[in-house]
Amino acid sequence: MSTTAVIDVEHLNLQYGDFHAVRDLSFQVRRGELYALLGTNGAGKTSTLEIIEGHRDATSGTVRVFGESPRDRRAVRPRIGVMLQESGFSPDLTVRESVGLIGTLSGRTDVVERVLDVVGLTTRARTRVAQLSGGEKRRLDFATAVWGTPELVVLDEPTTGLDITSRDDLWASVDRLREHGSTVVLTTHYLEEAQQRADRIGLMHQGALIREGTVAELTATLPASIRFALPGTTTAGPVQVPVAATRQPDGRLLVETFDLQGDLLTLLTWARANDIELQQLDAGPTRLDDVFRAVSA
Ligand SMILES: Nc1ncnc2c1ncn2[C@@H]1O[C@H](COP(=O)(O)OP(=O)(O)OP(=O)(O)O)[C@@H](O)[C@H]1O
Repeated sequence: MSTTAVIDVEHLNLQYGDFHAVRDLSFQVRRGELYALLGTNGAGKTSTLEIIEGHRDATSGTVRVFGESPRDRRAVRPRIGVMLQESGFSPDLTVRESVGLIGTLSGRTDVVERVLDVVGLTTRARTRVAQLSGGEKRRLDFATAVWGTPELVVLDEPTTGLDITSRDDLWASVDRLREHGSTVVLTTHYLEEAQQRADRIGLMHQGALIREGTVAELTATLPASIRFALPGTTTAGPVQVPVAATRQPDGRLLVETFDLQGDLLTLLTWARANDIELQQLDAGPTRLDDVFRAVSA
């Protein structure tokens, strides 16, 4: 991956009247990267993407896409495939006609049959948009990002409303776009999808970017946890275990640690030596969900 910035956002502000929706936002997306912009409802993710896509003007600050202003549509637009939260295809067009229209508008070349196949709508090609299910409409929206394998793909909540198989299919198609060198920027509320796939994550809250980094960098800021129950100790009282633990409302004990492996070894060694069974044991690193909750609390 080269370090060239495909997207460069500097001190971006967006106001809707008196309401400050995006506040002094700066981030870069490098060529070939998958960057996930995550955040609470109303954090300003879609507004930010709309400015990057050239659909909305910033109140202040600078946004460059491929080094150009996204408002320079002739220079930038053919190089971007955008999957909006709702594309608003005409309900009277068939799926095939809609995909053809995407092709005409995109300025890129591709083949309708190929794109129908990639988004899994070949058997629905003659169906009118009005008759598609919610998930099928979402797959048609995805065709806008797939057509012509754009250099930059912007996906706004791409998997919302998709069943698990369709989600897997969509991610497989995203993987193929990336194999062809596409840079991907997305928003999602499915944090595990970002955790599995994002090279870097920007976490927004109330218009501002409050954390940024790889999953490992973000989760390193919070302790990992070990949870277990000891036989016969479900009531309150001092707990005799070799690592600091607090009792949870469900009666289990919680160890929060920045040394997961060491503390787990200490605990298991102690349990073995004292012939104690650690019941309902689970241990794991901090998840993105925990970072997200800590940030939005
Ligand atoms: N056209 C508009 N006019 C006025 N306020 C708007 C407009 N569009 C968005 N907002 C407000 O700006 C804030 C940011 O909205 P935005 O859609 O960017 O958030 P988001 O992070 O994408 O949220 P979600 O995760 O809920 O989709 C919200 O409080 C929203 O109500």
